[in-house]
Amino acid sequence: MTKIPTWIPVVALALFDADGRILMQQRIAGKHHQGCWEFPGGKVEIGEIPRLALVREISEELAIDIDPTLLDPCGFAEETGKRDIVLFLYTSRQHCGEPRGLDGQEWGWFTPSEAYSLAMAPMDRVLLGQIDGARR
Ligand SMILES: Nc1nc2c([nH]c(=O)n2[C@@H]2O[C@H](COP(=O)(O)OP(=O)(O)OP(=O)(O)O)[C@@H](O)[C@H]2O)c(=O)[nH]1
Repeated sequence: MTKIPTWIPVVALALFDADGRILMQQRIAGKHHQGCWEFPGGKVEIGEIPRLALVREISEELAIDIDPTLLDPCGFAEETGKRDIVLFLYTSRQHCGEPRGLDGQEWGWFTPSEAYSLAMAPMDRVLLGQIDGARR
C-alpha cells in the first residue's frame, strides 16, 4: 500500500552573516501571517529532499545561492489544525551573492536580540528559541 504523508513539510533557513546577525524577511500582504517576520524558506515539493528545496526557495526569494552541503539541521516546529505543518530549520554561515527581496518583501540582518523584538510568525518564534539554545 502506498503511504502518502498527510502533513506539509516546510523548510527554513537561519542564515548568519560574519557578525552573527540572522537574515529575516517579512511575510507579504495576502499571505497567512502577513506582516510577520520569518526565516526565509517554503514548502518542500514532491520528490525534493529538504535541503535542496531550501536551496531552491532561497534562490527564488532572495536571489542568493547557498551550498546544500553547508546546511546544518538545527530544529523544527509543528502546527496542527486545518493543515498539519512541520517546519524544519537549518542554519548556514555561507551564501553567494547580495540578497534581494524578489517577492517585494522587506528583509534585513538582525542580532538574535533584535530578532526577538520582531513580530514573528508563531513557528518561526519557536525556531528562534531553538537557535539560541543550540548556541549555548
Ligand atoms: N514560516 C511559517 N509558515 C507558517 C507558519 N504557520 C503556518 O501555517 N505557516 C504556513 O506554512 C507555509 C510556509 O510555506 P511558504 O512560505 O512557501 O508559504 P506561502 O505563503 O508562500 O505559500 P502558500 O500561500 O501557498 O501557503 C505556508 O502555507 C504558511 O501559511 C509559521 O508560523 N511560520
